[in-house]
Order: sequence, then structure tokens, then C-alpha cells
Amino acid sequence: MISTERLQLRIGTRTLVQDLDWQVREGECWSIIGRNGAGKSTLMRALAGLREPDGGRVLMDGRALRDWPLDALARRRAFLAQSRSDAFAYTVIETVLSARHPYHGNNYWENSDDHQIALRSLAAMEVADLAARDVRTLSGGERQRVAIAALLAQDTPLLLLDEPANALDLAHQVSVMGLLARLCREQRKTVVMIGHDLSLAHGISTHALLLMGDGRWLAGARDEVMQPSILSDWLHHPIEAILHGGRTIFFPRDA
Ligand SMILES: Nc1ncnc2c1ncn2[C@@H]1O[C@H](COP(=O)(O)OP(=O)(O)OP(=O)(O)O)[C@@H](O)[C@H]1O
Repeated sequence: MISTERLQLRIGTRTLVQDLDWQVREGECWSIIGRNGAGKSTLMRALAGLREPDGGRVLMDGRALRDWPLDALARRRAFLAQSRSDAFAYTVIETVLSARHPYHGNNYWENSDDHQIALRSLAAMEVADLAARDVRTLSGGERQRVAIAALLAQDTPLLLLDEPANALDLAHQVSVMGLLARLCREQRKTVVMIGHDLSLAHGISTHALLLMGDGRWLAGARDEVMQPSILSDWLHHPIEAILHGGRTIFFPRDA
């Protein structure tokens, strides 16, 4: 689905990612984990094609990202950014409908399928009742759910999400994560997401990529990578895990 070859990402004189050789296959759900500033969002933007690599390349379906026409790329991947600003008075439904533009070719107007898909996406995020509201009046969590609805409405095989659980209450964190896991399992969608909640990440991921922030990285199957001793090293804090009700719960040990 998406892969990198000897990918290098640098900011100023700092190397964030060095020689990343990484393969994400259809139906997999990857969590990218690392400390603040480790380069997770920078990597995500490179995967989305919004940032040029400083070396190496990103490939989608075996073809270098830079060789993809933008409209075709927009139908292959959707990207949820970490933050957004709403400059205009769009309604919620207009915001989600605008996410359907890659399917319109030269036609400006959306059709009834678009409306159905938009309404279904809003319902999946439990924000259908907000459809007529100005997005600028929404709470942080409501706005995040509308943004995820817009991502779902793009109906792409690859979903790239930068901290999807941001601003969500506990119940919505769990339901959004459950939905992403089901999309991978049942519809063979591919998810790459960033998150700081290790227990949530472990609950839905099949794989994990750790970034150290100095170029080093570690990629592999979830249970090979998400071990307390490894996470403690990479996150610079002692972490323990317990099994509870069949789930692994991670918690930081007191300093
Ligand atoms: N335009 C910029 N100018 C200078 N430094 C930048 C710029 N963009 C990013 N950085 C720095 O690059 C590093 C990586 O940023 P990035 O947003 O990728 O981190 P992150 O792992 O996503 O962090 P977080 O967990 O805090 O979201 C940070 O130290 C950040 O301050």
C-alpha cells in the first residue's frame, strides 16, 4: 500500500528519520509512537505527499509519490492533520461534502451519492445532528469528529491520522478507535496513525513504528515492538504493562 525506501527527514541541522525502509500492507493498522518532537507529524506529512523527503522516497502502490497525479493520490489516501483552522463560515455538512471533491473531476456540484456518504460519515461519528451548524461554533471534540467524518467521506483505501483521539472524550476515543480497527479488519482499509495513548494504540494496532527523534526507528509487529522495556527506552520513561480483561494496559511508573 505505502512504503518508504531509505527515507530521510531533516529539520534544520537535525535528522529526524534516517534511512527508513518501511512497508505498510493492505489491512494493516500502524501506530507511530515517539516523544514530542520526535518527527511523527513530519513523517506523516511526507507519507501524505505534503512534504518532500530530504532523501530516499515514499511509494504508494509501488510508485513514487511524486509521480502520482494529485487527483489520483487524493482518491488513494486521506489525511487528518493534527490541527486545523476554520477561516470561513462553512456548515458541518458543507465541510464534509467538500471532502468529496476528488470524485468530481471537472464537475463542480456534488451529487446525491455524495450527500448520502457525507451523512453516513457524520452518523458514524455521531455528529449528524450538527449538520447545519457553522463549524466555527463547534466544541473541540465535535470539530475533531467532523474532521474524522470528512476523512471517512473520502472513502480512500489508506487513512493517515495525526492524533485522531485529540480532544475526544473517553467514550468517543474508544468508539473512533473501534471504528478504525473494524475498517482495517472488515474492509481491508489501511490505517497509519499517531497517538500518545499506548493502551489505545495497542488495542487497535497490528504494527507499530517507534521514532527516537535522532534518526533511529524501530518497526514491526505490535507485540514485538510494544514491549514495556522497549517503550521505556524509546519514550525515556519507565513504562509497565498489565493484562486486564484480555487487554494490555500501559502505565508510566512514578519517576
Ligand atoms: N517549520 C519548522 N521550523 C523549525 N522546527 C520545526 C518546524 N517544523 C517542525 N519543527 C521541529 O521538528 C521536530 C519534529 O516535529 P514534529 O511535529 O514532526 O514532531 P512530533 O513527533 O509530531 O511531535 P508531537 O508529539 O509534539 O506532536 C520538532 O522538534 C519541531 O519543533
